[in-house]
Amino acid sequence: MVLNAYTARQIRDAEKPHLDAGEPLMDVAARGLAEAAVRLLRERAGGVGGADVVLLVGSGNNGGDALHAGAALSSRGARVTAVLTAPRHHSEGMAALRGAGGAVLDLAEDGEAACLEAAAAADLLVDGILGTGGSGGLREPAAGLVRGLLAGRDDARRTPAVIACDVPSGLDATTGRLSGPVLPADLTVTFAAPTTGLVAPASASAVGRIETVPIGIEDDLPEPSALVLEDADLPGVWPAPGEGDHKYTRGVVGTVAGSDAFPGAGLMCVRAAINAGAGMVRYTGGAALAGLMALECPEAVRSEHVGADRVQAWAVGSGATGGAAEREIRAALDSGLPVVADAAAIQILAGAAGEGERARASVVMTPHAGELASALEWAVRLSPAAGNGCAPPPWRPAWPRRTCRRTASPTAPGSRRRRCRGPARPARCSAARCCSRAGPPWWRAPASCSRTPGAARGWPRPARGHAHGHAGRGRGLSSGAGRARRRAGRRRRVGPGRGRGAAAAARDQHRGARAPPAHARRLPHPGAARAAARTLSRGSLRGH
Ligand SMILES: NC(=O)C1=CN([C@@H]2O[C@H](COP(=O)(O)OP(=O)(O)OC[C@H]3O[C@@H](n4cnc5c(N)ncnc54)[C@H](OP(=O)(O)O)[C@@H]3O)[C@@H](O)[C@H]2O)[C@@H](O)CC1
Ligand SMILES: [K+]
Repeated sequence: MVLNAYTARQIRDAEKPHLDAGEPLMDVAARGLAEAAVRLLRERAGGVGGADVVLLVGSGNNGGDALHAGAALSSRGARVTAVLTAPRHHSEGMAALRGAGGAVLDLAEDGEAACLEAAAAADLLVDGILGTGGSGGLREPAAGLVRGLLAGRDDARRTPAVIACDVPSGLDATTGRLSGPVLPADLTVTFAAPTTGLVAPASASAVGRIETVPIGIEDDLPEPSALVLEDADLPGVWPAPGEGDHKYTRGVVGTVAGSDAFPGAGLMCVRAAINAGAGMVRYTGGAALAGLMALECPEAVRSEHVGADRVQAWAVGSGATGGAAEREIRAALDSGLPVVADAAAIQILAGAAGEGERARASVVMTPHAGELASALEWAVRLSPAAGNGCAPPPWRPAWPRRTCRRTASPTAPGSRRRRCRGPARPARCSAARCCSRAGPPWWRAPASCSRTPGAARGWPRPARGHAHGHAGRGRGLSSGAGRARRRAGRRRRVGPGRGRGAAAAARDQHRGARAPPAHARRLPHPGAARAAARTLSRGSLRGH
C-alpha cells in the first residue's frame, strides 16, 4: 500500500481544530502507544506483568503521551519508572502515572548514573523526550542521558527494546536529519500518519518499524508531502507489455546522461531505462559514450540531439557535464514531456525555480538522501503557512552572493547594476534582487534581512563545504585551493561574458551555466529547494 507521509507542520495543523474542539487526542494516542508496548513486551519479555518499563520523558506533549501510556502499562502490572529529562513535564500525564503506581526519577536531582542504571535494567524503554515540537538535536541533560544509554548498549549483554513515541527524539520529524545522539528505536509508534522524517532514507536506522495509530484527524490531512511505494504496490502500477505491443507502443525513453568524463553514468541510465521496460531507449552523448554503449548496450540507439527523434519521456542529468550536455538537458526540460531529473538537471531546475519559472511538465527528481532532507526542510520553510514566524535556518543561506562594493552589503546575483542600498532602509531597498526580496518569506522579513547588522552577526556562517554552489567558489573560501578556484572562476567569467555584458554573464552563472564544484553542492541552492518544494506540493516526489 502506498504510504502517505506529511511534514510535522501538516500534522500539527490537522490536529489543531480537533484540539481546539477539546477532543482527547492524547488519550487516544497514548492508548495506541500502550497497546504497541504490550505487543512488544509479549514478544520480548514474555508479557506485561512484572516487566520493567522506563519512560524517558521530555517537557512537551510527547512526554505526556509516554506518561499516559506508562500509566496504562502500570495498571496492567508492569513496573514503570519515568525519567524526567526536563524541569517541566505534562502534569496530567504525571498525575496519571503516579495514580497508577508508577515511580519517578528526576535526571537533574537523582543524577545520570541512577537513571542509566534504571534504564539498563529495563525490558522496554519508551522514548518520549521530543516529538513533533522538537527542534535541533537533543539538548543537555537529555543528550547526555542518551549518550550514556548508547555507550551502555555496546557492552550490555541484554539491551532493552525501544519504542519511540511519535518520532525518535533528536531526529527531525520533517527532514529525518539526525542531530546529535538519537536512541535507535525497534518500533516507532506515530499518530495519524507518519511524518516525512520517518520515511526519509537518512533516518531508517533510527526509526525501526513504523506503526501508525489513528487518532481521528486523518480526514483533515492535506495532500501528502511524500509518498512511499512498497514492493507490493509496484505490480499494480507497472505497465506490462501485451501481445500486440511493440517498441513504440511501449514508449521510447530518451537519455541525456553521461559524458566523456563520466561515461558510466550514461551507461547506467540507459540500462535502467531498458530494465524498467521501455520499448526503446535513445541516448545522446559524445564519442566515448557511443563507443561504450555499442559494447555494453547495443540495443540503445544514438540520437544526434534532443528533438532529433521522437521520445515519450526523458531521463536527464546523471553524469552529464559540459555546456553541450547542459543545452541538451534544457531542451529536454523544455520539451513538455515527463522528465526524470537527476544531478545537473536538478541544479538547472533549481536555477529556473529561483527565477520564478515553473517546470513545464511532470518532473520526478531523484535527490540522494542528503538532498532529500534539505528539500524537505526547504519545503517547510517555503510553505505559505510557515510565514515570517518561521525560525531562521541553522546556517545562513547564500542568496546574497556578492557584496556591494559601495556599501559592503551583500546583494544577490544579477544585482550588479542596481546595488543594494545598505542596512539603513532594508525594507525599501530598490536593488532589483535585493537580499530582502529574494528568498522565502522569513528571509524577506526586514528583521531577518542579511543587511541588518544584528542578523548578520547573530547567524552562524555556513561551515566550509556546506555552502551551496556559487558561494563555495566565491568569498566563502579562504584556503589556497579556494583562492585558486576563485582565480579560475574569474578567468572563466571573462570568456562567456565578453561582448554580452557582466549582467548576462552573472545571469548565466546564476542559471547554472557552469556546474558548481562538487564540494559546494551539499546544501541545496535555495532555488533547488524551491523547485523541490513545488514538486513536493504537487505530490510528485517519491521518497525512498
Ligand atoms: N497536540 C496534541 O494534542 C497531540 C500531540 N501529540 C504528541 O505531542 C507531540 C508534540 O507535542 P509538543 O508540541 O508539546 O512538542 P514536544 O516535541 O513534545 O516537546 C516540545 C518541548 O520540547 C522542548 N524542546 C524543543 N526542542 C528541544 C530540544 N532540541 N531538546 C530538548 N527540548 C526541546 C521545548 O521546550 P522549549 O524549547 O520551549 O524550552 C518544548 O517545550 C507529538 O509528537 C505527539 O507525541 C499526541 O498526543 C497527539 C495529540
Ligand atoms: K520521542
